[in-house]
Amino acid sequence: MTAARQDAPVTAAQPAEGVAVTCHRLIHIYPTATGDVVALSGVDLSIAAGEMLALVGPSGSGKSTLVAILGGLMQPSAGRVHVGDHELSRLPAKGLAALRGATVGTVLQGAERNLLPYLSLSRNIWLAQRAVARAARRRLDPPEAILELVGLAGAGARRVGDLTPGQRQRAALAQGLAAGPGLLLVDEPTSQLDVAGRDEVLAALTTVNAQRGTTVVVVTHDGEVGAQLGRAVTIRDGRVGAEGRDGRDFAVVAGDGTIQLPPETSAAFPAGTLFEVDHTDQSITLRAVATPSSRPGNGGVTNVDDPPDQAV
Ligand SMILES: Nc1ncnc2c1ncn2[C@@H]1O[C@H](COP(=O)(O)OP(=O)(O)OP(=O)(O)O)[C@@H](O)[C@H]1O
Repeated sequence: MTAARQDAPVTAAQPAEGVAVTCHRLIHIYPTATGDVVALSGVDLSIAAGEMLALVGPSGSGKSTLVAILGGLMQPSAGRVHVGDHELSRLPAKGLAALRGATVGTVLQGAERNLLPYLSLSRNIWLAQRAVARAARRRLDPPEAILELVGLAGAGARRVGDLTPGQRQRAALAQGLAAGPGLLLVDEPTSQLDVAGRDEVLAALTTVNAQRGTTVVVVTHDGEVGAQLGRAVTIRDGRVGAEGRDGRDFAVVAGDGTIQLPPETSAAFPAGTLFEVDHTDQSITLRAVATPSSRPGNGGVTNVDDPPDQAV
């Protein structure tokens, strides 16, 4: 393979603009030797083309599973998921592979996992571009331009080991952007970084989004990342539990009409609590009239005559 061939621009099949994402009652179950694990239990989510969004939530709530499905790494057990024009649960393996190459870029947690340490950054990106070049229809940016986009102009000849942790993470972003995806999925890009490194990564993501229109989804435990991206969707128990927008927190109505109570109310209103529901055009009032009891023989409900009379 000559140097001239390696530097030649390569091409991919998909447009570079951001793509929209929709999930409708998405369910995912992992079969295991000890029984099935329900990782997603009905995710309803719409992400506009060109939007930036954080996925937050406790460990084990289903964030990585959702990202793996959006990234075409596996298919959901049930429900529908669209990425751009593609309905992923209907795509055959070949279609999913093409999606992974050109429509969706995934950056795994741990920058080093995305990059080959013995190659320069330019060569890493070039190799990722070659992997999708078979479906060639349009020119891709040269690796140097992608590095510039993430704030690493002139770093093409450097290797992973020469970089600071923040630079390494941005190099991983560049790798995910190699084929000009319409959707960039990034898993925990700031977990190993100090505040300066985190801000550089956020600046890089914002630049990518502003200049390319790329839809950006970031899995994070860092509330500040969610705040800066403007929209933070909380995944809780395998579904969308809440959403934060521009500093305000909201409950979200799921496709089946359910709303998750905030976790801090769980102790006061355990599963099985009965509520009276009053609503107007603008509000819903839930008034607890009975809480479940461990007392046998009463169908699991007590206190009907002695209601806690608490509204949420
Ligand atoms: N390959 C697997 N096989 C079986 N169960 C799995 C598998 N991957 C994840 N799970 C389970 O599915 C549920 C959701 O896991 P997932 O990794 O998607 O959550 P998460 O929110 O990304 O967690 P974290 O923040 O710790 O990465 C958990 O109960 C987890 O133990």
